[in-house]
Amino acid sequence: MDINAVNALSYEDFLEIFGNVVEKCPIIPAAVWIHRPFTSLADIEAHISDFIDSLPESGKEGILRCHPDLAGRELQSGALTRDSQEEQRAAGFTDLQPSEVSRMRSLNSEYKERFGFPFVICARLNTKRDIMRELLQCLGNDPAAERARAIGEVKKICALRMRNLQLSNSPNKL
Ligand SMILES: NC(=O)N[C@H]1NC(=O)NC1=O
Repeated sequence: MDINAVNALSYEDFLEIFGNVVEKCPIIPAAVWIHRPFTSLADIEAHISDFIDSLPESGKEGILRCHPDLAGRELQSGALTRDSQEEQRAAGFTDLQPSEVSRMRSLNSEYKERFGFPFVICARLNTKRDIMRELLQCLGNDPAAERARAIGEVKKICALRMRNLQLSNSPNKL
């Protein structure tokens, strides 16, 4: 489906397709809808990025809080969004040893206690080893720098989800 087809979508269909490009934040594609007609998918992505950047710090933290923990309880109970489930599987989190699960749980809790939002990283671009190393390292970051790093990861996740929409053959996807 090309950009003309995207521009021809109803608002409801647009949201059905783009609603989770930022995890559990359909308000973001809903907000960029006003910028139609889009010139390309990269144009949509740029509007999403600008919208995120325009938010106050509390809004950016809100976006981060919509992300599930990596290797958390939702992964175990099968309660993740399909996107997140596939991303966490790609990084190797569906295949952890019990000791790795407890290590991730304890690092995630320590991180959340320190920053007030979950540790976010683009799982598709990292292995579980990279992620554990990065999580540990980020615990030492300054809160503002850490929020900025995490928002950068949200944008990477969004970019890959948008690319996935383009390639998917499923009937309600691009
Ligand atoms: N916490 C966190 O990073 N979650 C995520 N990362 C990713 O690539 N998909 C997610 O749901």
